[in-house]
Amino acid sequence: MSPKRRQTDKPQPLEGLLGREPKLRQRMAQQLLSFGLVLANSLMLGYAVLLARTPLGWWLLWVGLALTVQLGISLAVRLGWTARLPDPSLASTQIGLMLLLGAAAYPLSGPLRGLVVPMMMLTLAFGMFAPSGRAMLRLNALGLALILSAMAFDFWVWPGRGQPAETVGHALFAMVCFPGLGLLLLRMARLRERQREQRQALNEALTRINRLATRDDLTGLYNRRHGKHVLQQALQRQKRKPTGLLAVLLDLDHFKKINDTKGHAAGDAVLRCFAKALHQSLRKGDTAVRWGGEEFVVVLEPTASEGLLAWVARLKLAIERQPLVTERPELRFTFSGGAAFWRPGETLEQWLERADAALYRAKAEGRDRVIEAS
Ligand SMILES: Nc1nc2c(ncn2[C@@H]2O[C@H](COP(=O)(O)OP(=O)(O)OP(=O)(O)O)[C@@H](O)[C@H]2O)c(=O)[nH]1
Repeated sequence: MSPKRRQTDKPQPLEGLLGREPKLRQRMAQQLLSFGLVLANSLMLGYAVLLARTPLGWWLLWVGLALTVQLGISLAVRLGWTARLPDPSLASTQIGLMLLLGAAAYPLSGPLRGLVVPMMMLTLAFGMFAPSGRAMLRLNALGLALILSAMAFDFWVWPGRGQPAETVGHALFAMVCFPGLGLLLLRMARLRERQREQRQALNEALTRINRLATRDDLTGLYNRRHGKHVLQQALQRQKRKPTGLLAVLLDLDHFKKINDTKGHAAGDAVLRCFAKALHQSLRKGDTAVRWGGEEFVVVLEPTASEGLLAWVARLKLAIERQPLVTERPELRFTFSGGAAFWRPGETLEQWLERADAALYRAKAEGRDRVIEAS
C-alpha cells in the first residue's frame, strides 16, 4: 500500500461534518465560514433592530430566511448534490441570496443602517470562491444595485427618519467601495487562474519527464535503466515471498538483415510491432523492457495454469496478428529466447546471465525457439 493511500485512509478531523474527500472538505470549510458570517450578521442586525424599535418579527423573519439559505446550501453541498454542477459550492447563488437579505436589512436597521454596507461587502468578499471573475463582477453589480435600491426604498418609506446627507453618504461609500472590492477580487481571481494554469503545466511537464526517464522512445516499453529498477523490485518481493519469477531474454532473429535489405525505418517498424505484440501477450503484473537494440527482457509471474510455452505461443499468435505482418509479409520475423527461473540467493545479474546463456543456445540451435535454462 502506498504512503499516499495510507494517509487518506486515516480518519480526517471533523469527518462527519466536513466529509472525507479533500475538495468536499474545502467546500464545507467555506460553508462553515459563511455560517459564522450569517450568525454575526444576525446578532448585529438584532442590535440595530432593537435600537431602531423595528418590530422584532422582521428580525426573526430575516434570521429565519438567512439560516434557511445557509443550512439548505450547506446540506446540498455536504450531500454531494452539487458536485457535478459548474459551481459545486453554489457560491454565486449563496452570495446572491445573502446580498438580497443584506439589502433588506438596510431599512430595518434604523440609525445603524450604515453598517449594512460593510456587512454586504464582507458577503461579497466570498466572491473569491465564485466560479469565474465575470460571475464575481456580476455579483458585485447586483450587490450595488440592491443596496442603492434599499436606500431609495428606505428614504421613500421613512423620509424623515434619517438625514438625507447620511443616506447620500452611504450611497457614495457603496459606489466607491463595491467596485473597488470587485476590482481587487478580480485581480485575485486572475492570479489564482494563472496559478492553476502553471500547476497544470507543471504536472504535464512532470508526466512528460517521467515518461522520458522511464520509457524507450521507439517502443514505449520500459527502458533498460527503469526496467532494471522494476526487476530489482520484483526480486525484493520474491525474497520476501517466493512465488516463482521467470525472466525471458528475447532477441529478434537476423534483425540486421531486415535493416540491411528493407531499410532502417522498416527495422524500426518491426521493433515497434514486436513491442506491441509483447505488450498484448502479457498479463497485468508482468514486465517488458527494451534491454537494448533488438533485445528485450520479459519478467513473468507464471501461474500453475500457464507456463512458459503457453506464453510463447500467445506471443507468436500476437505477432502474426499485427497489421505490419499481415500487410507486409516480407517483414515477417521470428525471435529466440532464453528463460530462467529465479533461484533464491541469486542476484539480478546472475539470473539474467543464465537466461542469456539459454538465449545463446537457442540461437546456436537454429533460432526461432525459446530454451529454458537448466
Ligand atoms: N532499425 C533499428 N535497428 C536497430 C536498432 N537498435 C539496434 N539495431 C540494429 O540491430 C541489429 C542487430 O544485429 P545483430 O546483433 O548482428 O543481430 P541479428 O542480425 O539480429 O542476428 P542474430 O541476433 O544472431 O539473429 C544491428 O544491425 C543494429 O544496428 C534500432 O533502434 N532500430
